[in-house]
Amino acid sequence: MIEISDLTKTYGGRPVLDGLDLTLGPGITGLLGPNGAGKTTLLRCLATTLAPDGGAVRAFGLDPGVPMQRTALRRRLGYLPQDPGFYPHFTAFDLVDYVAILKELTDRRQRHAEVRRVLAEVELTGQSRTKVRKLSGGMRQRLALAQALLGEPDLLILDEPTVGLDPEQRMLFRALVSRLGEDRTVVLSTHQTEDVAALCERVIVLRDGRVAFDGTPGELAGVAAGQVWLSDEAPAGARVFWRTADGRYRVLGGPPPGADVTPPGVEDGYLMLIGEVTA
Ligand SMILES: Nc1ncnc2c1ncn2[C@@H]1O[C@H](COP(=O)(O)OP(=O)(O)OP(=O)(O)O)[C@@H](O)[C@H]1O
Repeated sequence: MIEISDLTKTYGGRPVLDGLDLTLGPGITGLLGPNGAGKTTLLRCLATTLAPDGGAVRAFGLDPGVPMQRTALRRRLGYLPQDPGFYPHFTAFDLVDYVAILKELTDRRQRHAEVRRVLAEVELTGQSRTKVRKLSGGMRQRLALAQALLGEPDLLILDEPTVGLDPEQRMLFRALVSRLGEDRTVVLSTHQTEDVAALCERVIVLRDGRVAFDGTPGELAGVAAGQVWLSDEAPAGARVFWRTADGRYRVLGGPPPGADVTPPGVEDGYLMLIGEVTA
C-alpha cells in the first residue's frame, strides 16, 4: 500500500504538486493529465529520485525521507523513467546487468540468472547479445521494463512506457504490463487514453498538481455521458469535432441539430474533464 499525503513540490515559486493526497493499492493505476500537470514529478517522488518539498510518501510502511528506509524501499520498487538514457554500446544483457549491480545484486551467478529471467519476461532473450543502439524502439522500451523488473519489485513505476511505439509493440507492451499488474502495484503515466481503458482498473487525472479525477476508466468516460454526438453535417460552432471513418462527425459538447447521442469513451470524458470542451 502506498500513501501520499499533502505532497508538495514547487519549482521557481510555482507549485507543481499542490498538496496531493492519494492512496495506491495493488493492480494497475493510470495517471493522465495535460503536459506539465505534475505526473513525472509525482512518479519521481514515488521512485525516491526526487525529494518533495513537503508532505509525505509512505510505501509498504517505509519513509523514503529516512536513508535506511529509502534503501529498503528502493529494493522493492522498479522504475522505468521517461528517458531511460541507455548506453548505446552496451549489449542488452550488459545493460541490465549493470543496473543489477547498481541495485546491489552482488552474487554474480545469481545476478546473471536474474538478468536472464527479466530478459525472458520481456521476450528479449534472443536479443541478449545485441547492442542497445541496434534494438528497435519497442525492444528498447521492453529493455527499459526489464531493468525495472529486477528483484521482482512490489511496486512498478512506469513513466509513459508506450510513447513512440507502433501499434503491435504497444499491444505487446500492454500484454506484459497487464500480466505484471496481477500481483503487484503498478503506477503508469500516459497520454494514451486507449492504454488506460485497456489496462487500468483505476485512473487518476492530475491537473496543475492536484487530483482532478479519481475513479474507474468507465467513470471517467461517464463524465462525457450525453455529450458525445454523431452528426451527418459538420457542426457549426462546436469546438471539438472530427470526421470519422464512416463519414459522420463525432462532436463533443452541446448537441448539433439532428445529431444522435453516442456512448462516450475514456478520451471523451478526459477532454470534458480537463476543460477542452464546454457543454
Ligand atoms: N527540475 C525542474 N526544474 C524546473 N521546473 C521543472 C523541473 N522539473 C519539472 N519542472 C516543471 O514542472 C512542471 C511539471 O512537470 P512534470 O514533468 O511533472 O509534468 P508531466 O505531467 O509529467 O508532463 P508531461 O506530460 O509533459 O511529461 C512542468 O511545468 C515542468 O516544466
